[in-house]
Amino acid sequence: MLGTLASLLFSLEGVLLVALLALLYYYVVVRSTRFFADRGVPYLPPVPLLGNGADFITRKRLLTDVLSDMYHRFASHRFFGYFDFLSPIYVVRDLELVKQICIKDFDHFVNHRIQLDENHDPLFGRALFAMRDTRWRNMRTILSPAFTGSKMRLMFGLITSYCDGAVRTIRSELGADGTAELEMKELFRRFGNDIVATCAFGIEINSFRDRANAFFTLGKELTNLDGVQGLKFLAFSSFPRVMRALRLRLFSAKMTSFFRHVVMDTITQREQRGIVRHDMINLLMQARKQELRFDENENIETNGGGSQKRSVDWTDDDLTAQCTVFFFGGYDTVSTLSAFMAHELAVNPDVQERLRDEIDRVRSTIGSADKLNYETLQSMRYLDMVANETLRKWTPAPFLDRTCTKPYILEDYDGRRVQLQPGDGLWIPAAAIMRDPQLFPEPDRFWPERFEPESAGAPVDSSAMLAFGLGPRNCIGSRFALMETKAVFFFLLTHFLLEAGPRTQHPIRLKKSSLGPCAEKGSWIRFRLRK
Ligand code: HEM
Repeated sequence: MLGTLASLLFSLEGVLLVALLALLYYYVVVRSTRFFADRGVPYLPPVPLLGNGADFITRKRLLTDVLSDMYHRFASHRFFGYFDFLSPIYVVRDLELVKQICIKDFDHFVNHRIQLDENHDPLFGRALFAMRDTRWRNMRTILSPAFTGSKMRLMFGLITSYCDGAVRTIRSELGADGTAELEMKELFRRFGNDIVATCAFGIEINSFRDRANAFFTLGKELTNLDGVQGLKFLAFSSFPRVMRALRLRLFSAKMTSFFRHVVMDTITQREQRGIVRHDMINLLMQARKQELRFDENENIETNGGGSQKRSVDWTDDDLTAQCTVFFFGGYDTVSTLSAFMAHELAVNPDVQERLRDEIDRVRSTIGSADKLNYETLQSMRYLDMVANETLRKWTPAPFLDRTCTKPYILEDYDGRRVQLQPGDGLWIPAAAIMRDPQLFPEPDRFWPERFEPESAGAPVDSSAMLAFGLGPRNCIGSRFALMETKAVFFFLLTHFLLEAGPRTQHPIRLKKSSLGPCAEKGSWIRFRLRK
């Protein structure tokens, strides 16, 4: 064996092979790691092939910790270099520069980094998040009216009826002492699944009773950014061309076909029977017929020309993709927000007490929880502060990403300039920014009152709240996410006290394999029926 290897190495082919591998290593690995050195951008030497995220990939550290350390280490710079595997990324840490990129100079940074083949990965490739340039502008303009306050108001009834159901489910779990310790992520996943099914797909499901329903199992698969699926998602952002050339799919054909059938069957039934239901499918059906408009006083959020008629030539996959966006965009993010909010309320009884007082006050004016409407929920200041503080401390999306679409110059504090070229990638370390003590005093404290006017803990700049992103490419579903989360907590705190129980891990330790925050041992909270 050794003899064969030695004779191969010393043959002409062997020498050529070694030279080729050495060249390949030099061009692919060594040369790429010179990227920032050649441009005078501060960076840390990456681990060959794995880049600066090696500790995350090998499950040693959280990605947010890796980014946060670099964020603080390069505090004297507006931006620094990061290798995402072999791809160089400019990480923008200065808030003024973040605003410039996301808002003022948005035209240079219209797209996210991910690139999917629309035909090969129709669910996510055609969804708003992955769309690029003009196609994105047109789709965002068409979809934005579906996410305004007035449309949320129409969907609100669908949500509250599910909140009622969730309360009944928790009640049924209570033991003789009137308590039950439940895992929050699982609870809010099931609840979120049913809300998405009803609001986006027009389907009534009870995932607490029918625990293995296809919506729940496939939805979980679709949004799972843990383990292999999380790495696959990163790989689609980092090596889009390689993934396309290998014809790899982000989501399975089975999943695509399931969601496509659900949407198409619902549309056919509604058209045949003239059914109108205030949900996303209805809004998309209106959008396809160009009947969807912004209401008076509701401003358009994109750079596109909003109110004029556009020709909407949607395929079945375009429609399905926009519905699945609820799953992809909203399902894991909302359940993460809710799970961490429940935890913070359980371990901060004073905050819970103040929030319950607000809820009880509102309830006594409206009569009972089921009379709650969207306007009343919107008027609840403390509920809003608690949700915001949870988003700040435990942001479900730890960084934002952009691709440079037109040449652009980044300038550091010392006047040093770097020329960005189309295709260059950028990250905005949202989690690190929202825990920066210079921007948020006492960042590790859960302190909803910081959002009160004149508070000592007030954010130095309101645009540092990056949980829903910034600028025209921000989260289109933020109103929906907040409405859903606030409504469910209104109902939960009406009926239960949230307490730390024997299985509650505090302080929370996070799972190192997850891209977003996820409690290592689950988020266990004890529910106690209120007297
Ligand atoms: C707590 C819940 C949520 C959080 C924290 C969240 C966060 C985000 C963030 C950070 C972005 C990227 C923004 C940027 O790059 O500037 C985003 C984009 C997006 N989100 Fe959300 N999201 C949430 C809920 C939802 C929901 C419920 C939906 C669907 C109804 C949704 C749909 C989307 C879509 C479609 C985009 C892409 C927008 C575009 O590219 O134009 N999200 N979200």
